[in-house]
Amino acid sequence: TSESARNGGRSGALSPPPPVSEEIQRIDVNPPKGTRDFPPEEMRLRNWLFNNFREVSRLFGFEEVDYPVLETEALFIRKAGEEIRDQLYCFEDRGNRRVALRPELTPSLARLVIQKGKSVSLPLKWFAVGQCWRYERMTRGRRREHYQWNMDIIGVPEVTAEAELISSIVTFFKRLGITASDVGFRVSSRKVLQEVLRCNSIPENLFGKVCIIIDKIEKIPIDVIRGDLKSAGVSEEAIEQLLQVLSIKSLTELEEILGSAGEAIADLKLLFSLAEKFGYSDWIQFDASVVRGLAYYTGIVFECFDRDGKLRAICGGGRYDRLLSTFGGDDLPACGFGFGDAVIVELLKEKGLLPEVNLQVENIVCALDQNLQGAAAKVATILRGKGQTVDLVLENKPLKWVFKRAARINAQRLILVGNTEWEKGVVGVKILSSGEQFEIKLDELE
Ligand SMILES: OCc1cccc(Br)n1
Repeated sequence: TSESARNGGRSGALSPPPPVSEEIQRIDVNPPKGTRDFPPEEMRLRNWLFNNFREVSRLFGFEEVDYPVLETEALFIRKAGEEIRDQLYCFEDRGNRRVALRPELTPSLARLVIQKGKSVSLPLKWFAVGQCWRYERMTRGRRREHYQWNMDIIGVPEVTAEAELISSIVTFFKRLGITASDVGFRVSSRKVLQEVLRCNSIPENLFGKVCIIIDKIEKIPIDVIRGDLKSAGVSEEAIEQLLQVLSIKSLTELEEILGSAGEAIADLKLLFSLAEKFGYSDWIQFDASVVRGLAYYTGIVFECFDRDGKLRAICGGGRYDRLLSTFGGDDLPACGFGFGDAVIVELLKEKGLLPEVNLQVENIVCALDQNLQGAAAKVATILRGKGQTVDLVLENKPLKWVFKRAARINAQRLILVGNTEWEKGVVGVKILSSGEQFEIKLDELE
């Protein structure tokens, strides 16, 4: 009865009316704050950029590696007051483990090198392109994720390793049309600071913290820097010597102050002479104020900047010979760099160097009758088997629609499967750029 139908077929006691379909709340279709989607056009640009990262890494004989984006939090807990620590994207998982989304790739590399131990022969030349995370208060509206290209050389104590890494970045820039007039590398060595601290008998364990404070020298007032250094336990005299050393802009002047016996001078002189041999002298300059914001650097440090001064650092890196022992491993000489995927795109836009990365399909295949859909699938499969890209029209669409789609996907050829032709064992071909059209036998398709 209508009543029983209303009650879901149950007659007798009145059951409550069926619930009114609850209003389905539309979800927020935007990605989480600070993160990006990569729809096709953006993904083509990203793939173009990453393919250049990978091609340069291949040219330099580096092997690709990767690690989990999720790591134990302990891997990134350093006591030097780094920004990367303050913004760690960390949480407790369902197993009550403290974990973190990696803010950088180098600690994961160190972990894997220790794990591999003696089973890998040195030097290691590894590269990775991986997404890195930070949890920053969105008040600054900055991104919370970016992709970083890293190249690292493990097991080479000489500065030839740093010179090689800088050469790989220069090679990358040249591939994109960026020149030494667009960007430059500021190069220094943390051994300069180390020698000043040693001369003033400042304990070694303050080194990382002092570097992190000094790295902020361009961003916060000098008196705050002095105050932070003093609170960290650096004497007034040492502070003044540090600040004086940081203003040095030439190796000659540095040698006058530090003397020619120290490792800092030797490393930097060798790096600049190697730069000559690699052919990138125009790209680099000594600048004692370069410190970098990661506590674990121990030697040469460098960062790449845009000469117009409009952008943040494009990439940066350096030597980190003590990182493995902070994880309980045996120290190995190591150096590397990180190259983010965002600033470089801003630079390419500034320089009008963004490439046109359009979708390109060689063929669009279409059945002229619904009963030929199988035949069209066969044609598409034959072409794909020959390495041809094919967009197969999957529905019964008017030719006008097919031509519109062919234009949108930049198809080079339209392959039409019609009854008369199919019975003759041929298909129709239209070259879309010229309008030329002809028939071709199936087995001659290529
Ligand atoms: O370069 C610092 C950094 C680390 C992780 C994510 C983002 Br966005 N930026």
